[in-house]
Amino acid sequence: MNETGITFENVRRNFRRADGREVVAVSDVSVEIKAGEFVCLVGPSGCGKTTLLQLVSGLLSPTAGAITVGGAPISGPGPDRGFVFQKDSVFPWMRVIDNVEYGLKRRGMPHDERRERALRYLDLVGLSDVAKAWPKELSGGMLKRVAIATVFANDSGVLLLDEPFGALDYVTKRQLHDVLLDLWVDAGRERRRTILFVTHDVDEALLLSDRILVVKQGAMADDIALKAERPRGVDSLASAELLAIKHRLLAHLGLEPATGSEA
Ligand SMILES: Nc1ncnc2c1ncn2[C@@H]1O[C@H](COP(=O)(O)OP(=O)(O)OP(=O)(O)O)[C@@H](O)[C@H]1O
Repeated sequence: MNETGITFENVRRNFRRADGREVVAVSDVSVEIKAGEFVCLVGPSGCGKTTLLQLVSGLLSPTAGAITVGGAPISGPGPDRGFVFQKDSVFPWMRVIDNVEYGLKRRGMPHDERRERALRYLDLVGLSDVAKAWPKELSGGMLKRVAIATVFANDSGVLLLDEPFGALDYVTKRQLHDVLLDLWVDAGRERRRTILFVTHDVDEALLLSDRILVVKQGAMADDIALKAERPRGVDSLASAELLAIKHRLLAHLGLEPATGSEA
């Protein structure tokens, strides 16, 4: 196991609701994610996807079981794991460039070095022009680009992305898929980052991932490896492999009759 592999061992997480009822958000998850893998988590609403990501982020701790990153147990949030949530990923009171630099500044990176780095990532996501703008001047898609630039600039080995593009229009979403994949592949980097990406969009999972984990009622219901070549596009989605996986996912989501392959 190298620095960015993630293991879940019999992980359970309960919550107590305001009415006193106990909810099992994650019931008994054991799974190993390899360093550099792009893994999508798919499953019905409320099945525990966000909870799994928050457990890896260190914002939540498991009720039982253990999670390790690079073999080390998680003891809270850390710069080795970056996250982008669906909402509120950008500080509205900081200019775009200061948002991208924020984590680097906190880690003590000298001004010129962090500015150069932040500008490089803003350039990679196509936002050099608005480096000095305030977030409120940007569109939803541009704000997501800022969040993506920020999380990549921080150089975390593990990225946790919780429906980052859920609210975006189709065109912007497809453009951001390319941005994200380019940054993930990042030719200048020795090792790929490990990505855990939550999505409700089955096509998005098929276009992006090496592996899809299906979560149902807090447990792993399926683990699907994707072999389709990259880059993937509409034609890939129509390939026999991805089409079969799509049917399998739709059956898991209750949108098509079970085929037996998704058991
Ligand atoms: N802080 C909390 N307090 C109480 N219950 C919670 C809390 N966070 C999550 N839950 C419950 O845990 C379960 C799993 O929630 P989670 O947000 O992980 O699901 P999800 O798969 O990400 O859902 P969605 O796809 O709708 O975002 C749900 O029943 C939810 O109500």
